[in-house]
Amino acid sequence: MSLGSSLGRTLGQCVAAVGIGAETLGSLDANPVPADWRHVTKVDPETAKLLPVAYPLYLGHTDAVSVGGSSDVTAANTEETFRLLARAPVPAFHEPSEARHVTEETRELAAFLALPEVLNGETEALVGTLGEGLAYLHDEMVPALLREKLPGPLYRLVGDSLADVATSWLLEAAVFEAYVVQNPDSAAARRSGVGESDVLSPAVARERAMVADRHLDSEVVYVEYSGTYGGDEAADVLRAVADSVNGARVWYGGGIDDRERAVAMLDAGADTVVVGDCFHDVADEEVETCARAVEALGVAPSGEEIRSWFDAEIDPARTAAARYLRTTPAVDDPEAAAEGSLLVALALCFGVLPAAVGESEPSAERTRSLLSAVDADTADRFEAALSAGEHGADGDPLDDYCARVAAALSDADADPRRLRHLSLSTLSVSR
Ligand SMILES: CC(C)=CCC/C(C)=C/CC/C(C)=C/CC/C(C)=C/COP(=O)(O)OP(=O)(O)O
Ligand SMILES: O=P(O)(O)OC[C@@H](O)CO
Repeated sequence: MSLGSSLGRTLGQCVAAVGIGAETLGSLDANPVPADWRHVTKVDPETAKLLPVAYPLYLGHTDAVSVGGSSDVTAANTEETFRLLARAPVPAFHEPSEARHVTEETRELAAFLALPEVLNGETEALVGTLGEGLAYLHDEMVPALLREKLPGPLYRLVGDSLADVATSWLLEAAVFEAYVVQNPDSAAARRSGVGESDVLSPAVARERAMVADRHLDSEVVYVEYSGTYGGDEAADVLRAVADSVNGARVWYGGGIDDRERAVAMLDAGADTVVVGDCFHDVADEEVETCARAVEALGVAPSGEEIRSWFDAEIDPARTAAARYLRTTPAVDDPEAAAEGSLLVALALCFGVLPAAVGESEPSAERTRSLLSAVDADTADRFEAALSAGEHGADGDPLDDYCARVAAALSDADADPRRLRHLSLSTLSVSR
């Protein structure tokens, strides 16, 4: 070895050692997942799980949206979910449970890819699915993309090497979520081969988290009780895990449906709580509330009539909307926020409904006047949230959004614009 290369190597080792020291001491944070995210909302693209029509408002209170689920997810319902979430005021990232859910469109719309790797499941869930996913990217998705973008002769010349580079780049830009799956009775557990005997004690969870953090370089260690609240047992696991990791973020998910539970998991050491089902409940409640209101008020009530009906019939504190908003410690008055958001849902429903039943032309103006009549402050926040997300053309974001809501309300199955994910898509109104 020459003097030059030996010196270079020694210097490299020193730099690496300083890097490791700095990371251990906490002064260098190379993790691209923000440390200050406290609350992530998980949106399942499965068609039975809907997005509230007032989602741009609700999602203004969360730090980011994770798109993914273990059952009945397809590339098509994932793409539709991302198209809708382009109007959300916070980043939406993609957590695929299968590589084929990653398409050119989801890649463009997602803030980043978050790949699950299960620390206490079958080998298949740690490296098997990932290997298949990488082969799919390298052999199918990336070459298809390059064939589309490059002229034929150039593709034949450099296509293979570019596919190598692009696959490495995609993986480099992805983050890894190292799951500890603790609820054997969940779709996530079935998907990852986790049974009763695989549930980890705090001490073993700590050891696996150390492997994820120091050896696998996973950006997130995710304590997952999907569908059920982990309580004291989860708090013990979180304390053990949070104590042992240097660079990884610690996330908790499962059964968070009120403030106490969210705060308990954050206090036990989670950097972030992930809320799933409780958000989809808001969408189901919107459908029920709108159906009751249509039944009582017909298809074209005034803003004042909507407001009086709401005040007489709905106790905001007891709604699913308030339950979801209470999971976000940053929301000062969840009941007031729930009231405003439900009124916005009603105004959107009644703003678009006359056109959907063929009684008038679609009109953002009608929706805008209903919005300001039911709750002017929340209506302003709603329009601001819509403007903060991406929307079509240069025109009026509300106009664009009303067209989406109308597409959700459309009952023509053949209509290619039909949206299946917005709550109002399941509202049944005679036309
Ligand atoms: C490389 C590319 C493009 C893709 C890789 C795709 C991979 C690695 C997928 C991993 C799939 C896997 C092992 C999933 C485990 C199950 C799990 C932890 C899922 C996350 O939970 P949710 O799917 O949100 O759970 P619920 O549906 O129960 O809410
Ligand atoms: O649906 P819930 O129980 O809130 O769980 C959220 C998330 O951890 C699922 O991966």
